[in-house]
Amino acid sequence: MTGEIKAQLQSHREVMELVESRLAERLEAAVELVATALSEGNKLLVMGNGGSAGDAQHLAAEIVGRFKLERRGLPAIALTTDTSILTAIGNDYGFEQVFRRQVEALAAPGDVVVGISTSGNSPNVLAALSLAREMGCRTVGFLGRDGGTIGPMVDLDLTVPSQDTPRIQEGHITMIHILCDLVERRMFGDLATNS
Ligand SMILES: O=C(CO)[C@@H](O)[C@H](O)[C@H](O)[C@H](O)COP(=O)(O)O
Ligand SMILES: [Zn+2]
Repeated sequence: MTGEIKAQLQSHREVMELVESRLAERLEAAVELVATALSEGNKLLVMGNGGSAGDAQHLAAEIVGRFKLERRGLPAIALTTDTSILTAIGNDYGFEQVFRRQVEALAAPGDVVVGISTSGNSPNVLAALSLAREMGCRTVGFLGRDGGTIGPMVDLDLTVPSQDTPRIQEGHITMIHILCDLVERRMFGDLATNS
């Protein structure tokens, strides 16, 4: 079993290498996009299913609370947390609408709407991002595999090139932590524009 554990850690390292070589510049673009939007008074809406729902909440918590710096709270909402809203929309309109309806209710032009999907194909995430675009929001996808149906329709995709859902999720949470760190330092700390 130790061999299997070592093999999984090795595959984690390989995915991290791919994140570094293929996604560092895109992640920098995401930092600029999010920092600019928040600086201009817009907010972040974040969603995903299963483990990615946890990642959505994690991202919103770092933004509303803090990452490492003492600073004012910034606006971010995870669309995965209110069981009354989720069950009402799911029950009355279908599970595909659970995020779209919240985007309709909460998003404003200029907001950044973030969808997290390891397959890139979750219909409820796709429907919400689609409406967000129509409403004049910026859209970001933390995706996996080949980016799926969501990849081509978001403004910025961060697609972890792996077929393995947990490894993709590990790529996502690593990028989410780097994003939170750099957005915070870009807005309140030691990172000037374009540094
Ligand atoms: O965390 C895991 C697997 O590691 C699961 O809960 C996983 O997130 C769920 O199967 C999701 O429904 C997958 O959806 P998606 O990432 O393809 O959009
Ligand atoms: Zn998982």
